Amino acid sequence: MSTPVDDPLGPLDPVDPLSRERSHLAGSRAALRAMREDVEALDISDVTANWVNAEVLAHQIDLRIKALADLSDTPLFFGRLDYLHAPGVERAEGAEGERPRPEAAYQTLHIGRRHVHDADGDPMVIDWRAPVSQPFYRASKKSPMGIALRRRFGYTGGELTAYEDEHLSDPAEAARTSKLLQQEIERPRVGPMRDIVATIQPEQDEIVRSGLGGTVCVQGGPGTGKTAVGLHRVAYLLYAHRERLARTGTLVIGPNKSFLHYIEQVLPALGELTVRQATVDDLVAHVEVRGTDDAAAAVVKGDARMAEVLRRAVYSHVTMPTEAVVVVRGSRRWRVPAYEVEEIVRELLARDIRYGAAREALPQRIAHAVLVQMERSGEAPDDRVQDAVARNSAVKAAVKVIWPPVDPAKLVLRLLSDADFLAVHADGVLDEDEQKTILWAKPARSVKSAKWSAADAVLIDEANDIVARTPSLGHVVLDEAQDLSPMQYRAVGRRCTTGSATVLGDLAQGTTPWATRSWGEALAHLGKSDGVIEELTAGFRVPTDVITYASRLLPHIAPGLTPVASIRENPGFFEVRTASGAAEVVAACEELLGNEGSVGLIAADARIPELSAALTAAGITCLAPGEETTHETRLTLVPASLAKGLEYDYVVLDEPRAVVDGEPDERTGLRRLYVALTRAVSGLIVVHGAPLPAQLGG
Ligand SMILES: Nc1ncnc2c1ncn2[C@@H]1O[C@H](COP(=O)(O)OP(=O)(O)OP(=O)(O)O)[C@@H](O)[C@H]1O
Repeated sequence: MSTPVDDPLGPLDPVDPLSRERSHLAGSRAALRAMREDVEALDISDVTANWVNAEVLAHQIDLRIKALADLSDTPLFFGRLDYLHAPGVERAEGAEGERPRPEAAYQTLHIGRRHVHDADGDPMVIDWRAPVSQPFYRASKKSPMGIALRRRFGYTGGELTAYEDEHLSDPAEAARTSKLLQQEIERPRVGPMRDIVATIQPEQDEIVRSGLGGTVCVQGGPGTGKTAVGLHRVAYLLYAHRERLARTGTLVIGPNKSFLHYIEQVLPALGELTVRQATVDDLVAHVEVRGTDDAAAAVVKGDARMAEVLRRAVYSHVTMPTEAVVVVRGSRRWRVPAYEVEEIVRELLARDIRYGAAREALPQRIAHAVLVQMERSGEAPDDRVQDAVARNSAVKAAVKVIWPPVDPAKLVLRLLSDADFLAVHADGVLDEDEQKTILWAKPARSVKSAKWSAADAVLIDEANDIVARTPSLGHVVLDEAQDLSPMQYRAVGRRCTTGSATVLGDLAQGTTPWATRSWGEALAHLGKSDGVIEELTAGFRVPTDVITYASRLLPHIAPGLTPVASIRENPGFFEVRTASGAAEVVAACEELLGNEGSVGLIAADARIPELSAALTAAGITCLAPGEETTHETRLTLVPASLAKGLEYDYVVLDEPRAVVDGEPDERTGLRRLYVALTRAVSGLIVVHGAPLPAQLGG
């Protein structure tokens, strides 16, 4: 489907553009191979003084070799920019701390997933994240950004087979939508999530390239590319601030293991191998979670007011001294009177430091008071004396009484087991009913034997942070954020206090009883009230007919949200069928398996065993969510509770009524249904025996 164009290098060159691009591809491949061989040939035996250094260096080299791999199914470049004039130095490539490269001198640049240079150091492929690459994503006929030609490449099975040109600075050429972009969006989905680096859209690019300093929150309906944008933003930030983020670390948070598994290959495909992925539960795994809360208890435990209850409970351990501290050294006794110790304690309480840090400072402060007395009496004690006094048994004994150590898990255990203890610290914060709701019916005996719930683990994490500061990362991406409780937002927020965050979510897909009502509130809980809220409304996944059907639910589940506008040209396939049993559901799956791509059978969690048995009886193998689809096994049986964030080419949605009824209240049920209805890329069959929820009607 190549669009023949004038060769930009002029009529002197007789070779056709496609073969010249192919030869540039072959040249780039060879150059990348040479770069990898250079790293592989590095001899580190002379430069490493000891084996620890050698191990560290060997590991770094190993990562570099992996990052330089040439993956046969991912094209080395996907675009090209011809600048009208060589771009200025301000657009020159060069990550923080790296040697600036001389791209500014080149007018024609090939854009790809990573930087490739030839033996002379001349660039063959420019990293998509470099400033010089930005016009590839942002330039338009209206604002050509100094670009004469933007070329997109099409690949078939790793071979460069097509190209498409836009002469952005040519007023005679009309703007048109890219066929290659459309093809990329329509490509069947098999296997894990892919990167979108060749087709990032301008409004997505703005979020991807927003600075490391600020927090960005993205509200976007199903399939608007939130996850993709979040992952690409990490890749961008790692490029632009490599050294800083290597020190401070980055983290991607997703809702569950199957989701993380689904997205785990995107960053490595972009050459980024060091980003940690976790669920919120993983972050707060201080205790083994074996219990569950009913919704009412979980709502109170997840409420931000719990932070105040915990703070009070922790600090209730501090008691004002009633006796002087008497230190005996040699033949002399030094006495710090109770009122002076109290002054020290009050001063420590007023300071913005953690409970544990203040506890460590207290003996030094008491020792300092002793030192002042020593100096007054003519002695000249030094720091060693102060340390010795701080370790004196009388000082230690006093500190133990005044500012005892607090074990966060034991503290939470007591709050949830001891009604009187809770009543004292929750007074004026939680009402009596709320207190009753969170108290365990059977008090636990020990931290080990307690049946901790996920919400309890978050409380322990909060208490932990009151005692000792949680280390902060450089950047955190929080996906499917709408399901987090305020206390969970706090847990994430304290992991990026000195860094920034990308918060991604859709208020209409919130299915927890504490689901986010407004992004402003969420950002406040996260400690990032100055975060910028952006909205994405162009849909890359769901076909028009399907998203229009699903959007009928919006007024009932999230009034005021803009419906997604599908940009897929393929209208997709959509059908609602009545059926009397599982056999018809299986038949719908078989029918859809006749197409290319993945198929998901989504059903209420309670119906999974019956459908699983029916599939087995029909001799159809199926996967669980997160397991990788292959060309042989393409059907996944998805409990509605795990469908969030996932997508399949074709979806059979079993019994919408049961999906709604599987949730504690109707609004949550309808939101769950909205999630289930919006997983399909190319086609959806809804199969139902029971009447459909009225909100879907007409
Ligand atoms: N610019 C793009 N070019 C091509 N494909 C895209 C683009 N943006 C998003 N997509 C594709 O659209 C699909 C949906 O993207 P993604 O999963 O990131 O959406 P989401 O907003 O997180 O959806 P959900 O709310 O359902 O979790 C993915 O297959 C993604 O690769």
